Amino acid sequence: MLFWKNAARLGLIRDTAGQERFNSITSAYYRGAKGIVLVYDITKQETFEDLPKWMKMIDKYASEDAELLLVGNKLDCESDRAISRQQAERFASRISGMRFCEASAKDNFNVDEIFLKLVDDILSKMPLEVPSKELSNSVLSLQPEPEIPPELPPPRMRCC
Ligand SMILES: Nc1nc2c(ncn2[C@@H]2O[C@H](COP(=O)(O)OP(=O)(O)OP(=O)(O)O)[C@@H](O)[C@H]2O)c(=O)[nH]1
Repeated sequence: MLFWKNAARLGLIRDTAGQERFNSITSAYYRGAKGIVLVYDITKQETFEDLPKWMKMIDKYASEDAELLLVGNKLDCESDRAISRQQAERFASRISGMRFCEASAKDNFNVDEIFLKLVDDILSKMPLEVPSKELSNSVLSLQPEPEIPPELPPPRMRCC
């Protein structure tokens, strides 16, 4: 958890606010995102009904190749469940490339797995490119080290 908190602090992970009034800030968050996690609350119908609204934002602002993951949170509240797993699976299956899983932030269930899988999927899409500048630097560093002449003994102190 600490790792993800630090990643968020560094701006590698951003948490957008769910409220409408923050939509203008949120749109900026989508640009350049390599992966997007859409979280709804399995006990709250309205959070699931909001998903098409978030998908519209994603279609409008996010890159087409951003990884998409739908997460049903609060799995620890199974007795209050309002959205079935099947309903969410159906929603995700209609969106190209969208994965789905359920989690509990409270119990720390599937939290690491979600982010690790997302990072893995993002990295597997990235070409294994070494920027040419870095490459030339590494070639230079592979040159044999110049030979250092053996250290000369310090000049003897002359005494009177
Ligand atoms: N039982 C339970 N409660 C949770 C879980 N995750 C979050 N909560 C609670 O749900 C409430 C809302 O959590 P937030 O993290 O603020 O939700 P959010 O989606 O970021 O809300 P927005 O700021 O509107 O986007 C808080 O009271 C949390 O403590 C969970 O997995 N289980």
